[in-house]
Amino acid sequence: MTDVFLSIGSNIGDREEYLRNALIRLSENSVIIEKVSPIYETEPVGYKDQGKFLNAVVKVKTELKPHELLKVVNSVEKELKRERTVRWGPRTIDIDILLYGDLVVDDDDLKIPHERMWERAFVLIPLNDIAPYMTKDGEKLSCLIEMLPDKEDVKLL
Ligand SMILES: Nc1nc2nc(S)n(CCO)c2c(=O)[nH]1
Repeated sequence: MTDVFLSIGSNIGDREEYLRNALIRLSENSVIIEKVSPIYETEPVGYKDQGKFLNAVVKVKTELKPHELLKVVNSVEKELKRERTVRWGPRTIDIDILLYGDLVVDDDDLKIPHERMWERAFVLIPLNDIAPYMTKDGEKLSCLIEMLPDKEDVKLL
């Protein structure tokens, strides 16, 4: 089994229900949910002209290989009607693989660690809630968060 961290987000419809549903469907597909962070309401990053997100970070265990896990993630997003219309636009559910053990993957369809995770307050703040021991290049998550300009845009639901 490998420890994996996922970021989940939704900014359309019943956002909390979509997050809940995503976890249920992951758990039905060889993904064991270990820890779920508190849920945060967050200002959209990137494409600003859209609704606020609800975000959380989840620690899971799985025997799925990275690309098998990606297939499960993509199928859960599809089942929950994620329409990939505008690339950075609104979505019912978004599931990003942040970390897969200590593995590094650099493929066209999958990059682990997630390329933008260390600069995203909507990822690092909930990640710190469930893995405060984690460091990046010796730096504690709480220190990385302090340096993020948009950390105030992440508010506990
Ligand atoms: N606050 C916030 N902004 C975002 N921009 C994108 S794209 N996404 C989707 C995740 O890559 C988000 C998100 O989940 N939360």
